[in-house]
Amino acid sequence: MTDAVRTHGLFKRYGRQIAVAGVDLVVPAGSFAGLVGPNGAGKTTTLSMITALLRPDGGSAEVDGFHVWRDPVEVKARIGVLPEGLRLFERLSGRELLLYNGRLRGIPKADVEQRAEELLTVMDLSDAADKLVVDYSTGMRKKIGLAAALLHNPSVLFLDEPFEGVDPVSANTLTEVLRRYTASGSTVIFSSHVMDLVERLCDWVSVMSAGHIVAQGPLERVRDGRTLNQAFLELVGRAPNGGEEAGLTWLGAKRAEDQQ
Ligand SMILES: Nc1ncnc2c1ncn2[C@@H]1O[C@H](COP(=O)(O)OP(=O)(O)OP(=O)(O)O)[C@@H](O)[C@H]1O
Repeated sequence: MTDAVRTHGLFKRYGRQIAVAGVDLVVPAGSFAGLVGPNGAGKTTTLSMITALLRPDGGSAEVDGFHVWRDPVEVKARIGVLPEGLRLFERLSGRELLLYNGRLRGIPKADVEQRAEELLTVMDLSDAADKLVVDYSTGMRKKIGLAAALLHNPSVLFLDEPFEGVDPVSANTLTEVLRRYTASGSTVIFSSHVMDLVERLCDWVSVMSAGHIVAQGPLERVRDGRTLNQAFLELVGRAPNGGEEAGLTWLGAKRAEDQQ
């Protein structure tokens, strides 16, 4: 089976800063894949290049076997994207936003209307469907963004921090929707800092650090008998540090003295 995503030596530099230093990312089709790494590791930059939002300086990326920069139309038809810092049409209502997105994707009107209603219900946004997006909360924005990304039934879904700002009940709903989606053979790739969540949801993990992939494969293989959090800390080379070695001896010192 063709991998859902495969990159070869993907590279991006911002001035002197190398953000992505030759990444070979692989995600098998049908995976629920997590892309993890410390702040600044290059996750967003990598996802932006794979989803044709950012042109790489070197290397290549394929989605479902299609070259992202040679066949951008084929690729864009196959993917759904919930990017970081999602920009939405603020003066549309949630329902209008979905209908507009569906029409842009060329889905027949009756189908868009039916899918939009179903997604609004599943995302628990029916009561807010006629509210303007500008008045949505952070979590509601994530949910309407995810609904818009799912509307055309993409084969590969890219999500940058999809659970950030989402309450536990809604997170559960999103999880169920995504599980159902991957069970049908579609692929989800999401970036997250929440290791418990990645461990619970994902069957495939790619770990990035300083622009490189430092581990990649089935979750069990990457964990290798450890929790994902332990594996992560060992892989990215940051041992837990109480703060003393980094200074900060003044922090809380006065209150500690008072207690003695
Ligand atoms: N537009 C930009 N201009 C300059 N430097 C950038 C730009 N975007 C990203 N970078 C740099 O590239 C590196 C990788 O950033 P990126 O946003 O891809 O990391 P990330 O893994 O997504 O981080 P986080 O977990 O904090 O979201 C960082 O050093 C960042 O400062």
